Amino acid sequence: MFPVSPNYGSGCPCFPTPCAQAVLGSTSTPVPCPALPACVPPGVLPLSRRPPAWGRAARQPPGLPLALARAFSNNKILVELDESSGVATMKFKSPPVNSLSLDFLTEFCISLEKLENNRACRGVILTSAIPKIFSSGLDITEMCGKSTEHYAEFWRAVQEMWLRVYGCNMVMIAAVNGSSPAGGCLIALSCDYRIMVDNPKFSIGLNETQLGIVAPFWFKDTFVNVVGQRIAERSLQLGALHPAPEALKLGVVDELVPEEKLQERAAAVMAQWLALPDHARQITKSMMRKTVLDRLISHREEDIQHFISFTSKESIQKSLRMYMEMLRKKSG
Ligand SMILES: CCC/C=C/C(=O)SCCNC(=O)CCNC(=O)[C@H](O)C(C)(C)COP(=O)([O-])OP(=O)([O-])OC[C@H]1O[C@@H](n2cnc3c(N)ncnc32)[C@H](O)[C@@H]1OP(=O)([O-])[O-]
Repeated sequence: MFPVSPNYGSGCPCFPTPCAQAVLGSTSTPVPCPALPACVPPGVLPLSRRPPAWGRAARQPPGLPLALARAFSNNKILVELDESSGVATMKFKSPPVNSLSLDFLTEFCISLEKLENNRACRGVILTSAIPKIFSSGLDITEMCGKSTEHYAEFWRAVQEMWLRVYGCNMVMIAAVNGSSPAGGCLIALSCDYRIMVDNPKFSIGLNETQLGIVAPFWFKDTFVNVVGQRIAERSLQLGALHPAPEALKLGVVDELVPEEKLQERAAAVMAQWLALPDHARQITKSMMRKTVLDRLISHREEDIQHFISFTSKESIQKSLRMYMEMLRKKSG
């Protein structure tokens, strides 16, 4: 039996049976461990490069009060991290409707990356600080009358947002406190669990066809993984926006709660999920999502080119302009 790396211990995902990388070869060259990729079964992709988090949340630096909450906010997203529970809340606050502009998406990815790199954070609740709106989806003005370079940059940011949320190692819970069409719905679908306010005026769905555009394959894949093929097919073709009670019935969201109970319920669900050992949950999550993530990762540039040529078409530009006009007229 070869000796194991000096780094090997109960913090390694493969503990107590050392994986190949944890075992020192006959050359005694030190082998890096813990190394999550080495410990993950073949064919399962680690969700992020961050080492496993179980047993490391709630680690308090000496001398700091318990339940220390850290907040950082750039512009469009307010982030609060409660280090005692290991749970962060990301609150969208980009009036009027939390549309996913290039700036919003960039800030979103930076904020999530910061949390991923923070060893005190194990779970994130996504919610909105804007009354009645979770997110109105992609900012349509980013797709109208812009250069091909701009479309490429914007679409890369949309892809990045999805790859980060869908592939996130941390527990992600969407606390949907308002309407959530298209890209807003995608954010919620990419989380591990969705709780929505019990209000039939709030709706959620992938309504792209109503704008004369098509939800990309990875929006579709994410939807299918949540609700199944038949419901996704019908809902996508019709561009349906499901009022909250219908969204619950179809499985688009996991539960409905009164508005005033939303944050409390999200915290309780998060505590349930965080009670599991992170490494087992993370590897399971990766196993469930890897195929869908890989499909975009391996076709990313093609997908950008497709978006550019589709969006640049005059017929699509016309549809988007008409839709924006309709929204403007409606808002008076
Ligand atoms: C291949 C691509 C895949 C695409 C994915 C997508 O996500 S596509 C996106 C699919 N998304 C949708 O189809 C959602 C479209 N939006 C809505 O259905 C509603 O706005 C609402 C239900 C979100 C909020 O209703 P409410 O009565 O509370 O608010 P309101 O309606 O009065 O709007 C206030 C202001 O915001 C403006 N604005 C709104 N949305 C967007 C946007 N996405 N972008 C930019 N601007 C937007 C609106 O024009 C108005 O501006 P004005 O005139 O004041 O200068």
